[in-house]
Amino acid sequence: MTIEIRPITQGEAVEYMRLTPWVSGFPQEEPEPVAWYTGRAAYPPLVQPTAEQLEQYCAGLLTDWYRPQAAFVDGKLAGGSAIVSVELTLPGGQQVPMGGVSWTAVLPTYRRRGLLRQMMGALLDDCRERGEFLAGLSASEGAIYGRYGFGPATFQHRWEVRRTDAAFRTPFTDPGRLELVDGATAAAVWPTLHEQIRAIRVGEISPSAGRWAGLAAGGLPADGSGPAHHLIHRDATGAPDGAAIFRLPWAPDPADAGVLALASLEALNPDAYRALWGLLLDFDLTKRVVAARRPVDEPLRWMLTNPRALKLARTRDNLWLNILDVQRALEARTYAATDALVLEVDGVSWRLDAAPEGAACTAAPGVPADVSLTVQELGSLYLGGVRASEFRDAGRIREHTSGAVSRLDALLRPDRAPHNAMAF
Ligand SMILES: CC(=O)SCCNC(=O)CCNC(=O)[C@H](O)C(C)(C)COP(=O)(O)OP(=O)(O)OC[C@H]1O[C@@H](n2cnc3c(N)ncnc32)[C@H](O)[C@@H]1OP(=O)(O)O
Repeated sequence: MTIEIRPITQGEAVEYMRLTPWVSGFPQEEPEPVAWYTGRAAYPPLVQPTAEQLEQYCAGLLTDWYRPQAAFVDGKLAGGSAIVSVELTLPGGQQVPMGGVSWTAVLPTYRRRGLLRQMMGALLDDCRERGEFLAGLSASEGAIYGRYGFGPATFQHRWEVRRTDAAFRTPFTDPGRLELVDGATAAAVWPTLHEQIRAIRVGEISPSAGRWAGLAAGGLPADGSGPAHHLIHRDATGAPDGAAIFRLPWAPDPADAGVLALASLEALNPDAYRALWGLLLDFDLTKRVVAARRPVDEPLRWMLTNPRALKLARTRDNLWLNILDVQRALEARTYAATDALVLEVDGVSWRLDAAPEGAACTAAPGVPADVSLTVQELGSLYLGGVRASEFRDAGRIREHTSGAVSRLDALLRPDRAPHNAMAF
């Protein structure tokens, strides 16, 4: 068996696309929000793309944004993956390039022969050659990607709230206004709103190419979830400062009727956030709101008279991070305190001089480490979404200097949990 790993040519694009989850089908452990209530798996392909659609899609496939690698076994295309070029927002606000591993699949008849391992080597080499010191992915299964150095760094909640349980603690007078708009208007608002959000939200990711195109097009999804409804909030000057997308899915079972399924909600300030939820939680003819891919520290819970009304249905890891260059990564973010620690990462010692203004990280060979860890734990810690003390107590981080793990936590402590609503 001869295995060759290389980028595809334009002439191989259709064959490559056929093995990606988009075309080959992808049993999904976390279906789209509306699918929980309509009972169908709302992940593409709901219907197989036609040959013409595939050709159209492949025409624009090979770009600087989408960097595929494929595995050929004895000349036959048997596996594929890609790096998408995105940016990640770090503590301190810097938006740095990140290689996003995506669209990975190996044909079922070629699995467990090391094709992913070899493709991953090529993908991560590509990131290093381009100077990307971070790679990220969202994992189809939790046991696969740790071996390559990826650790879960952001998390999401799925929750629901019954309309009758949702009362706000305090009355609210909106200084701005809400507007239901069509898809074209929403498509004009979301890109700017998302740019404003990702400038201030640690963990947020730049949008994929064409991310907003579908909003203007509208159309009915084949899963019975009904049309998207677009809600915009404008501040007192009329500038958009929040938006939500929701659906009112049809349900065959009366027990599932009356659901408002939230697809997205972003707000730049507490007024917009309160106004959007105020309308969505008290929407006539609905019984409950279900929301997926929400931040793990959703402020809404604390705005309700009964914080238990917001029922957590699921926590899910979202972005997995791989630190490809420890020195550059540790210098690229800012820290919540001023301190110096020696971290041994995969056997290499680094002295980190960290402060709210920034940091210096220098090689410290032979210097006794305060804390030892691997790049996998560092990936999880990097944005502040997991505490070092959790890893210490799980036996995954070793503390050589008493109190060093608490000091590391004090450095990495985030204002808000890192969160990315954008996927790639
Ligand atoms: C980032 C994303 O794109 S997520 C989407 C991932 N895609 C899918 O899940 C689609 C369905 N699955 C597949 O196509 C394949 O099984 C893949 C891509 C997950 C793995 O491809 P393979 O070529 O079979 O993996 P490969 O043989 O290189 O295995 C590499 C290692 O991962 C392990 N591994 C592979 N798949 C799994 C799995 N599902 N669960 C646990 N371990 C796994 C292997 O045992 C091997 O371990 P080792 O290095 O200790 O020997």
